[in-house]
Amino acid sequence: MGKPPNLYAFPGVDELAQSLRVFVLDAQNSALSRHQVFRVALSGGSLPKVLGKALLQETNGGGKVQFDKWEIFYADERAVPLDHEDSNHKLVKEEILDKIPAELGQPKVFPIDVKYLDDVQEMADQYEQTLVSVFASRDSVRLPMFDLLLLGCGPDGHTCSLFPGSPLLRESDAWVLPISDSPKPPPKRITLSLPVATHGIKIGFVATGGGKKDIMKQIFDTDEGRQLPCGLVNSQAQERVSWFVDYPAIEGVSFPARRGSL
Ligand SMILES: O=C1O[C@H](COP(=O)(O)O)[C@@H](O)[C@H](O)[C@H]1O
Repeated sequence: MGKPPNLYAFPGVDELAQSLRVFVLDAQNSALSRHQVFRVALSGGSLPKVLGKALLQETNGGGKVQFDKWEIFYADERAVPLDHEDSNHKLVKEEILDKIPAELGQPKVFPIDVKYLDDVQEMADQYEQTLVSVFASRDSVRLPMFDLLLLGCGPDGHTCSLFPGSPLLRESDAWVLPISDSPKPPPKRITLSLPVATHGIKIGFVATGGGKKDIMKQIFDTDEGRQLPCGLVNSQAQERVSWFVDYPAIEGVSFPARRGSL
């Protein structure tokens, strides 16, 4: 048995962002020393705003964000135009990409191909081909290994666009999956599969606010919660997973959290 996931708790989002920056920069620096590029998969939802706060305030410390060496992929994306208000890419663009100072350079970003908005299977296949071209051929690589995945946790325990009880959770072959009936709008999406989401070198979750405390308690303190998508990432990736939460999100959670900075 491996070690359990790390749960780091902070009084508020400002303190959380400082430690999240240290965590991301640590992952960036090890990736750059391994292969001169930092490959990261990002979620949408509440994550991009907190991540922007972490990365764009240099006073947070932890070293330099080498954005020009980053390759950004999406852990999940909604099948909408890239400037649509439901687009995860739009959020990342507004909260991070558009705010990067020119001297730090720009990441290479891999958004969905909007040619396939009406065909999510084709969109997922195309996004998988993008991963194949970056991470080498599927014949030689069983699964793409991101240097870091930064994930959110929905109030129902979903992560990426993997929802509780979905048959997609049993997928063992495809890297990227289509969804046409997401319980949370918009219905049409693509998502990394669970094997890909749990295969990263490091996986960071960010969950903030009292609206997350019931699901956090389930995920960390109950057997049923361990079967939810976020719980499955915890049990499959174990100590490679680190959660960054604020105090309101873990009110009542018994699982031991480390409080304060990393
Ligand atoms: O629909 C989605 O929701 C999850 C969780 O969002 P949050 O706002 O509760 O943090 C998000 O991680 C995912 O990327 C998004 O498509």
